Amino acid sequence: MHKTLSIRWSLIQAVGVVHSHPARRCKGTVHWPWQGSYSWNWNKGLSTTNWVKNAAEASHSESSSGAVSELSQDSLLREFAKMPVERIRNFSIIAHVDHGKSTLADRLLELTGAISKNTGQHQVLDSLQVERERGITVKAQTASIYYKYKDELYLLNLIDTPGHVDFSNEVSRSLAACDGVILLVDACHGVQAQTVANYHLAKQRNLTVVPVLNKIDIKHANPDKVCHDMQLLFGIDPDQVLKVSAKLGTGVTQVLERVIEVIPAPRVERNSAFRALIFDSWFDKYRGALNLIYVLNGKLEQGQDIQSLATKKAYPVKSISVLRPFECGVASLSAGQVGLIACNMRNSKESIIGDTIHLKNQSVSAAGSYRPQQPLVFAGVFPVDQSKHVALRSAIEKMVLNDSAVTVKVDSSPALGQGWRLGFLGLLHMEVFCQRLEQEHGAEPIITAPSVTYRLVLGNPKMIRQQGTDTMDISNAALFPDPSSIREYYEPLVMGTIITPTEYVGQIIGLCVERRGLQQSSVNIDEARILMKYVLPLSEIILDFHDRLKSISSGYASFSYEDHGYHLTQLVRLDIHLNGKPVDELCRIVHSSKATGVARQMVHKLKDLIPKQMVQIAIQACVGSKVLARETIKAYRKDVTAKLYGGDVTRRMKLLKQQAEGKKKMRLFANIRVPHETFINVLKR
Ligand SMILES: Nc1nc2c(ncn2[C@@H]2O[C@H](COP(=O)(O)OP(=O)(O)OP(=O)(O)O)[C@@H](O)[C@H]2O)c(=O)[nH]1
Repeated sequence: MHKTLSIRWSLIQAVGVVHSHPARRCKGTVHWPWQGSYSWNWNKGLSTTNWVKNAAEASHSESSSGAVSELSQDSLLREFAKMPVERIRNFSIIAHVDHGKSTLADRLLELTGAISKNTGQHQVLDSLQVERERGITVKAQTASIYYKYKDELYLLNLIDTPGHVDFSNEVSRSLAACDGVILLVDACHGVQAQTVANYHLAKQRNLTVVPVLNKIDIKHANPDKVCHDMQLLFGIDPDQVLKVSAKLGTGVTQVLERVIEVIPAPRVERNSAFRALIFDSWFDKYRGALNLIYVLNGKLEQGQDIQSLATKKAYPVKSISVLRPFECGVASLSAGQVGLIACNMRNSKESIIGDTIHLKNQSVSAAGSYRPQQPLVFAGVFPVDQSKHVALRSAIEKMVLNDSAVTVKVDSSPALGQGWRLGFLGLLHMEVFCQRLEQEHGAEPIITAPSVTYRLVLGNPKMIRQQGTDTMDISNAALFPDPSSIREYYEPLVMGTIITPTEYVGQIIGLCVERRGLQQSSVNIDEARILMKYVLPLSEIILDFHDRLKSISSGYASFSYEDHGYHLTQLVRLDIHLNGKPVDELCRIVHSSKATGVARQMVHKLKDLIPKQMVQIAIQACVGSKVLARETIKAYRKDVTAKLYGGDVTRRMKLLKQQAEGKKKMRLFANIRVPHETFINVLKR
């Protein structure tokens, strides 16, 4: 059977029906090696006939106490329809990067029979190509699973979240649809910076926390010490901490049972008008925007008309499905349940994460208790050539639908043409977004150097009148006004949390000081580790702070940060001049104390990037009229005496003199040809 299934799988991949997101995999008839097959009908939604038949074949050989593999998909779907609220649990797994969230999610899916143990596939919920290549989760993924506990069948909606600080928007978005969290901590590395940040995020939302220690199978794991740290930092009773090995599956059953015991059932109402929160969405080229919703009130049935509270637009519900973790059609969704709806939303901008949907012509209040995070890092995104502009715009729109933390504004540059200025939560977020643009939409954008948004207080009455306000937010250095019209400069700050073994403290303090950081506090977690809080300028950490921190601490220190407002600073605009002419695309806003260092770096880089030409090129980095750094690219020296065979030396000298005079003229009038790639490469990090 396995052979047949793997052939089917290869065939699906070969014909390109399968897309990278599991929930998009539903055009035509799709066969899942481990779950069976289902067929898609645009009007009727998912037919479950084949699904049921093949799911029975794929049932698991291994049955555990609460596994529901003995139940057919048909009866599970019937159970779904009549599942009372008291037997639903909605929860997320939150943790620091690499503490094992996706591995634990795999075990939970296997244990509950949602996937087979023998798929050979790891981190099933990390389905994006970028996630598999980088080995990190970047998108929160949902799976509805069933578990039998004390003879009652429970529906558990599990959300696997990313651990990296740049994707914390995914965590807060997911928590809006949850009543509790599994707080997973690596038993070797202990509590890390993102564990602290995520714990507080869950507490702010009053969610029940199920503390779990993972990787207890590793030899040098120290569960007692980590439990002690959790008690010190979060006040968690060590006796309440479950100890598991997600890799081996040890203790995973207890996790599921604890979730059922302590996480409350959703506080929702079934006997009122339908109301749901959109908490994720993505684009399917056949069905348009698909919305993942959490139903707070009432019931939604296929064929009903829904309306968006934000846009007031109405749509017919074409299909409803649950993610198990792959799409499985259902007839309705009731309060407390999480499901996916397709409703002919053709324009990706109409699907807004955090929006409330309700039945057409009914009035309800907003369900949304989720606000997207403000972007911190900005970069220009341009098509390689302008003929690709429309395709890139459509790709960006679709990607933004799937990643609501990204902001988009139209931008243009004389060197790179028409493009956009996108806002991201961090550099990794930016890299992943651009990689996804390439991998999922075939776009090849040019990304300019990332920068942050500075705030200027203007002192020039004419400018204030033009602006209508005396403050101006600026992230594009080319738009930096004349310094004489600026009264005050402000830059964004972050509150950074660093957890490190004590032996690296000296070097880390050195790094923070170099980055203009100010220490706020320092707490010993235990005799070997310390937690430090630093206020740091955002512009100093976006590029390589994290890498430097990891390298000086041999990978042991962890860092997370949150927005900490703006503070008064001193900024300058650093201009690059080529033979005396300023080049707008290359200018940057820098702190005045860093201007000389950045100036030297830039001219040095440009010297390597600009090809030699017939004239000498002077590269200068200036602040106003003051030159901070200079490099010269020597001109080609054409051998004008090559044609001379011997002869008088004065003739040779005459030719060289003529050449020198010609060059002088060229230098004066020279319009240096800077290749397009030079701009791209110098702007790129
Ligand atoms: N020895 C051991 N390794 C584990 C265990 N759980 C996870 N791992 C390993 O830890 C690494 C990270 O696991 P993931 O599940 O990807 O971690 P994650 O928290 O989902 O990572 P992000 O989503 O990127 O934050 C993988 O190499 C896993 O095989 C465990 O219980 N024991």
